[in-house]
Amino acid sequence: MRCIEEVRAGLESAGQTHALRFWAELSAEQKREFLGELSLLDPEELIQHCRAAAEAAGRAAGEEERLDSRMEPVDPEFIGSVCKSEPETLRQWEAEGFLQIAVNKVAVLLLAGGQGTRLGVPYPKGMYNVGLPSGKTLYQIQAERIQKVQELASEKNGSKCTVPWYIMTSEFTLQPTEKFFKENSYFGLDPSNVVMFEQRMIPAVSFDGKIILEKKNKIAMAPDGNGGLYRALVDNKILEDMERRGVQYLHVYCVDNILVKMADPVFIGFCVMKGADCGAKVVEKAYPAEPVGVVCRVDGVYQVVEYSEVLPETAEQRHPGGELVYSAGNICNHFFTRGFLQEVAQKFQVQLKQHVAIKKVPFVDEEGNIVKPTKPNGIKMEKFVFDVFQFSKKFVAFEVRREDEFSPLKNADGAPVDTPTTARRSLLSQHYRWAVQAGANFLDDQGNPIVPKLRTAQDADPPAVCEISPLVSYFGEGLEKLLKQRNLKSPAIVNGSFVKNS
Ligand SMILES: CC(=O)N[C@H]1[C@@H](OP(=O)(O)OP(=O)(O)OC[C@H]2O[C@@H](n3ccc(=O)[nH]c3=O)[C@H](O)[C@@H]2O)O[C@H](CO)[C@@H](O)[C@@H]1O
Repeated sequence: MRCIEEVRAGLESAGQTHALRFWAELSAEQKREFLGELSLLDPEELIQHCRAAAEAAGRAAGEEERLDSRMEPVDPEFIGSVCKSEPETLRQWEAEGFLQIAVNKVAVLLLAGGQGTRLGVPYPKGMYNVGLPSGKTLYQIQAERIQKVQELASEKNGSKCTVPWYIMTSEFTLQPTEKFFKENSYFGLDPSNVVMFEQRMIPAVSFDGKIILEKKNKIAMAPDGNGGLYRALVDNKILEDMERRGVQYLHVYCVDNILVKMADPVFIGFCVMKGADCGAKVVEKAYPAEPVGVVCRVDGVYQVVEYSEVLPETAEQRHPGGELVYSAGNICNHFFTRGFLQEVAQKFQVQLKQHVAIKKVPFVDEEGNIVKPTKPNGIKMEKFVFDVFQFSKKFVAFEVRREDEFSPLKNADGAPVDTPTTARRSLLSQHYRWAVQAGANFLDDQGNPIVPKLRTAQDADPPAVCEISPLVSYFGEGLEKLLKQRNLKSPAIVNGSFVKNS
């Protein structure tokens, strides 16, 4: 920790001495804490950060550069597809993926540093329970999928293997996440294979380029976006850890997709067999204004253009057959080789674009009162995880079925989409389909058969409730021996050889 004189001099050089205007009023304990926080700010970086934010605020007021005219869709040659490929091809990709997992070359990396403001819970999103019959949280589901994929890869290739789980957290999520994992005995995983690390926080800045004080002794800080990953990998020596473990391929994903296929062997196998260094899973966009980024090319280079960055007329463009031109919806599931991540971390990380978000940031006024602004007053700068696609030498996209792989939890119940209800429904619909395909019959309360229905409307619950533990089946496999010609009373939970009926 630096001394107060040093910190004051640094703030002075950055034009930010207002941060210390309540210093004399603080208790010894508050001074110590605040000094700790201020010591982490590098004066040179602070100058650049505040300048960039103020410039961005000027631009955001009007003349943000538009990408629309420079966009082109992904070249079909670079897209693999679960829906359009032959079963034999899919089987080959899957076998390759399982092989790489079996020889310990695959790890998963969870982006879990976000604040989940839209969902509105005061704890990390991964701890959320969407109301499944088992009461499992997103973290537990993910942990169990890792266990199962390890088990399947080991069985298929005859060698015991590990898929390390890297979890990027932030100041907001590290402690509660660690505590939650400890309290739940890491959901059966070996703690030495669960590596949590923290991304950086950066100050929120006012429109005139001044850092915002949230309290008399605290700067308003926010995580540096999920693209903060690349810096955090270096800060926390995570690439070295991967190298030590022999990890070559990473599946990076975001916390809120209840259907995420952790270390998906088909996706990994596809990317490896194509010789890709970087890849993105996509789903066909549901409708032009759907709030997902689109994977496309800009000036010939691959990137994701966020939903907020394109004009409605671009999003609405269609091919003569009626399909959307920009239909490759980003589901925040990425493939990277470790070599690519190393290159990005060493050479390109500093070049990553800063995305600007204009927000309402609570602040302390001249008199020391905490004010909750009614209008936006601050700028938060964020880097995005996919902004490294441009540095890839071989980029591929992989299209998957939405109903099988994408149902994100973004909003609280009451919102029209992406809520706990829609996430729960997606998972239970998938498990119901798997159970029926495996030969299960469902009965209602009175013991009468429920007519099977494999396709239900998106906003309708499945005809019967059946939750299948990921420890039993990773993606619908292996269920026949348990469920064929079994009569199950809804709601049912399939847990190992044990089927619990209501
Ligand atoms: C920038 C980005 O990836 N955008 C994608 C993200 O949008 P979306 O706007 O939903 O992105 P979120 O803010 O939810 O962040 C995605 C993930 O990144 C994590 N996170 C976020 C901020 C941060 O500083 N640190 C951090 O780790 C979150 O915890 C989450 O797991 O998911 C959508 C699909 O669901 C995609 O269509 C968007 O293209």
